Amino acid sequence: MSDWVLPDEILAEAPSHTPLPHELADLELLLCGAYQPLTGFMSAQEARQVSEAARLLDGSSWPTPVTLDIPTSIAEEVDHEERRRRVLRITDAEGAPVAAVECHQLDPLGPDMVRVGGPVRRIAEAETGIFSDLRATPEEAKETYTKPRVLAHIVQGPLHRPQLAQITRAAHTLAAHVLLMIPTGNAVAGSPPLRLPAAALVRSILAAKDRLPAATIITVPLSQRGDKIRDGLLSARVAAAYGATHLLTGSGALSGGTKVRAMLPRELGYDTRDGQWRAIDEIEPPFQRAGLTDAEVADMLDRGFGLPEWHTPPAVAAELRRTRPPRRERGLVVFFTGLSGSGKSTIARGVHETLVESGDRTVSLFDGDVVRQLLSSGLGFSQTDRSTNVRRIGYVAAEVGRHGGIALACPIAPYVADRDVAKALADAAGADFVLVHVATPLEVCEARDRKGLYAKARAGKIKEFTGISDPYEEPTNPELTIDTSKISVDQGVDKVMEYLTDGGWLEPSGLHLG
Ligand SMILES: Nc1ncnc2c1ncn2[C@@H]1O[C@H](COP(=O)(O)OS(=O)(=O)O)[C@@H](OP(=O)(O)O)[C@H]1O
Ligand SMILES: Nc1ncnc2c1ncn2[C@@H]1O[C@H](COP(=O)(O)OP(=O)(O)O)[C@@H](O)[C@H]1O
Repeated sequence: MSDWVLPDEILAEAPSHTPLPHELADLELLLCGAYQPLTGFMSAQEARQVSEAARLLDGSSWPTPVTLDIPTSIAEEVDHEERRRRVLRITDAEGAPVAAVECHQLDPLGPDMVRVGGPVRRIAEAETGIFSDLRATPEEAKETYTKPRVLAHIVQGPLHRPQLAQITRAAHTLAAHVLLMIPTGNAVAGSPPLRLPAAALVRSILAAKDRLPAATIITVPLSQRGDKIRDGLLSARVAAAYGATHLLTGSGALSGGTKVRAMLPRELGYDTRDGQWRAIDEIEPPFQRAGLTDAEVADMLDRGFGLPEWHTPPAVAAELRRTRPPRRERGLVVFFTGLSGSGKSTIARGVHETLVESGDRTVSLFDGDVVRQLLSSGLGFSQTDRSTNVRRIGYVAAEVGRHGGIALACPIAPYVADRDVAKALADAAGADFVLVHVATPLEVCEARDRKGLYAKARAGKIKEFTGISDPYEEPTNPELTIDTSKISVDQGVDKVMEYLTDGGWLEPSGLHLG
């Protein structure tokens, strides 16, 4: 931690900025000493060197850039003539100040953003947030260790019996205390097909607590940046900062330039003779049963089958059942995207009516006109306004999904990035997301021209009209594609209903397929 002097009046005048969630997560790790020897955000030069050579400017190894980027307008305020006044106040997602950055470096990244490099200092305790009781600084965690050796494990998914047996065996072999670190830097943990909201991951791990040897369980705001090796190396650094001597890791021997010894877990199998989990090569083949894959676990949960006791402790199974209920009870966002006049609203309305008639599920329809009058009133059709519109719809739809309802939304949603945000919001709310591309050709939409808007767009009377003078980014992997020039309205509605029924979100016996 830097010990730079920061007078109150300088802090009071410093401009404020709320970083992105992953930057805030990095900040927290910097502040608590989990990223030692780092004491602040990297300059652009250092970040580049780390990206290219995995080395800090002093030559020591470090796996991933730890950076903070701010809008140019704020950087201009920070860029004070007097060096000691180059301070940025960091506020959390709720707007409360948490830290200050002494801005040694301000490197433009382009016209809009500037990379800030310099040491950070805590100015208020971060006490909010879920499971704050499970947060610990390295010093606090170290006080709980009962043995000189500490076996750390970054828990990416629920602990079923094979994972519990692996941890227990490794801890026993080493005579080590166990340190379970639950990464909460991403809103959603794990990778498809089994992704869980971070809080659900924590709950599922706490449900297995009784089955662990002496263990310290903490949350750390580690996030996955997408590069498995570098993510693994960074985890090893953080584990080392928490005093781990060993790291149980599934992703290769990654000690990340630390003294932590990587332990590769042995593959375990279930021995049907005595119901124990042991090294699979120690079990005679007729009595071997492999652990369930994530895909199998996800599929069983989706269908509402209980997870078997030989594989998953009942308390963990119950927690997973709650978090990922069967699809027929789980929230769902059906997002129709396509050109104006392609038939999105017509089909969404048909699906809505069918669902209301069947009474099978609660359903909300976010139809274009209503959305633009209420939720998005005042917004136009610039790229920014369309993004705001689509993200707002995505947000509200995800909230419907959070409470187990079905949301039907049908904006043009011309940009991939906004559709991806809508999906991520649904994901984080524990809801499923089905993208329906209503891929009616432009000529057909234009020929329909119900509102005469295409004619006006062609005549230049409406600017930035999707498909004519504004982009539509085609979805590359929608769950469903419907071309309404080839099928009738009823057939389009049936196609959606069939997809939802086959996928398990609706009861097969409804009125709708008759
Ligand atoms: N410039 C421009 N481009 C596209 N569409 C336009 C434009 N101006 C008005 N309209 C009418 O607004 C409807 C599209 O609004 P959306 O909210 O679905 O659009 S977006 O998702 O925000 O891009 C769409 O209505 P529908 O035909 O019901 O889809 C258009 O008729
Ligand atoms: N097979 C079909 N599916 C959906 N709409 C169709 C079909 N055939 C013709 N149409 C007509 O096309 C128009 C589609 O308009 P709308 O559903 O408002 O499109 P969007 O919401 O995509 O702008 C409606 O007038 C509808 O009656």
